[in-house]
Amino acid sequence: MSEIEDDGGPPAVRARGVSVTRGEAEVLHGIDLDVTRGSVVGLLGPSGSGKTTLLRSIVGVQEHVTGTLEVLGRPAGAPSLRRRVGYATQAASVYEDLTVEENLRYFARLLGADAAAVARTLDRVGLAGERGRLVRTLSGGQRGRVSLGVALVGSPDLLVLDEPTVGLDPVLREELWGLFGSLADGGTTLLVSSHVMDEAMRCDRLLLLRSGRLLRECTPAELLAETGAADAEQAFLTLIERTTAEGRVAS
Ligand SMILES: Nc1ncnc2c1ncn2[C@@H]1O[C@H](COP(=O)(O)OP(=O)(O)OP(=O)(O)O)[C@@H](O)[C@H]1O
Repeated sequence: MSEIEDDGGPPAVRARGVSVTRGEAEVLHGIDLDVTRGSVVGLLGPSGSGKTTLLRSIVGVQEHVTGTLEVLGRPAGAPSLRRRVGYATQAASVYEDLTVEENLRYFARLLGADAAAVARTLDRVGLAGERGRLVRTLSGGQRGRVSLGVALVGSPDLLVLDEPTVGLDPVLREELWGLFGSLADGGTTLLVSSHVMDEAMRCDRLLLLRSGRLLRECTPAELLAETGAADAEQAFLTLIERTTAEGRVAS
């Protein structure tokens, strides 16, 4: 998908032995991973496997993170990363009583982006025709795209998206994946979580998470080849069965 190769700089994300405790429990256990720049990387795993926790750690808003976690060569959450990392949470985080354009203008100003960035972002997320509407009058899918626009408007180097396609119809999902690919072609790194396994095939690389552990880091083609499965969902299940069986043998 992406034509931009790593130019030898630091990876977009580098994790070594990252563990996270939430409440009383450790929910991520010693994650090691590298996210190559200029690619679309899918973070996939069942509900509760730790995807949101990992993304929150990467954008620097998660407490009780141990190990080494670097983003664009700097410690996750460093102030200098604020404008270089865009984050869209699962729930649309936008102002309901502002219009679509006012939301984007507000966040653009905070990030030091200009009016051209607002206009470009409205086009990119397919909301130019809705620019004057109050966010509270929009559909769920449209709100999600405003939230994506907010994450995009500062032209971040790393865009972290937590389940951006939930609740979208197949046409919009297709359009969004097209947008992700074109952003990656322009050099942006996208880290996109999903529990919809068929979306895995749209990614350049995959991080498969299960029960707070990284099960595999591979391309979609490698995942299918390794498991001999016909689709990503089946491949993931096969991997889980194998790792469970290996665990039984080892213990
Ligand atoms: N605020 C919290 N306090 C304590 N534990 C939490 C909290 N939020 C999440 N957890 C726990 O952390 C683990 C990982 O949750 P996380 O939300 O990261 O998973 P997820 O893969 O993003 O799930 P989903 O796909 O359902 O959003 C789960 O066991 C969850 O119960």
